[in-house]
Amino acid sequence: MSQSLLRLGTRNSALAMWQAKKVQSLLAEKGQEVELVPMKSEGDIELEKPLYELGITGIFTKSLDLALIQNKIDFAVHSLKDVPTALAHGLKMWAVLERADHRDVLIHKGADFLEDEDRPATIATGSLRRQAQWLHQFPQHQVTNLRGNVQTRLQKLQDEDWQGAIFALAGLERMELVPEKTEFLDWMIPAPAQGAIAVVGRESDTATEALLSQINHQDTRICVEAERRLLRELEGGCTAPIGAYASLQGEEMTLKAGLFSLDGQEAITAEDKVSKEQGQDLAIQLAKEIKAHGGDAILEALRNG
Ligand SMILES: NCc1[nH]cc(CCC(=O)O)c1CC(=O)O
Repeated sequence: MSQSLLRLGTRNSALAMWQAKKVQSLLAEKGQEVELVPMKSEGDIELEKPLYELGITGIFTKSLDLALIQNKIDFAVHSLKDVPTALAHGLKMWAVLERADHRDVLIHKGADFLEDEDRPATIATGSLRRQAQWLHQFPQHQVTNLRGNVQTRLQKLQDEDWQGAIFALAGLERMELVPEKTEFLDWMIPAPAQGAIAVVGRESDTATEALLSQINHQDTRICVEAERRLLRELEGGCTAPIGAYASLQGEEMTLKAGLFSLDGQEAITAEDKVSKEQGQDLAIQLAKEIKAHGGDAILEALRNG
């Protein structure tokens, strides 16, 4: 069922290229040849301000969405957590790869400061979700903004007088850059779909869709779709301080979610289990609970900046 050479669009960052090559090699195993089409994304351009201050969503996917719509590529590969919950018209999620480690980690220069309640510290992250959860756990700390690709962020941590910075473990593992001084933040609720790679194509191209469905990992897909549904129900863009994580225990799904105020003072979390077929319903239910327990006020405050 293979087709002539297919064009895979990807951002040209090292992490994006790794992910694109992963998809390329999975398709090679199925006998399908793929050519990489790397593109600069607007999200990789050096910006003075943190992304959330710009109020732009979908910045990482826009160039590739356009390339798909203009038929310059056959499909695009993304970190699913960077993909807006509503895809551009005419585009469709064709496959989700098996998820890597979903956790956030703190890269530090010595973790003693975490033991000492009164010790001030500065932790770097460009993510509102990480900022809010960190401040909730460590109200005595400061959080400072940090952007850029994995390599840039690790270098900045070395150069600056900060005690640590927060990363997605999946990205560090893919770059083979997991430092020795890594603290696994099992208590932090990850971004919806963190650790998952997605393939997006044109809705009309059902032949290529059928081909790509061979590399879909259905259990991952069920989980990330519940997480993304929850995000959508809370009307949070990809930069909102919202975490969601679904996992399967046999036929059962556990979904955990949280919405946080930016200063970390408020943390509204919810968790429940259902059969895995009911993940979407659970996402809707937990979003309702979060809104009713103070989430509506937090979302309102976020909208008003
Ligand atoms: N926001 C950028 C981004 N997008 C995807 C990853 C890593 C892979 C993943 O989380 O799925 C990262 C780096 C990070 O958050 O530290």
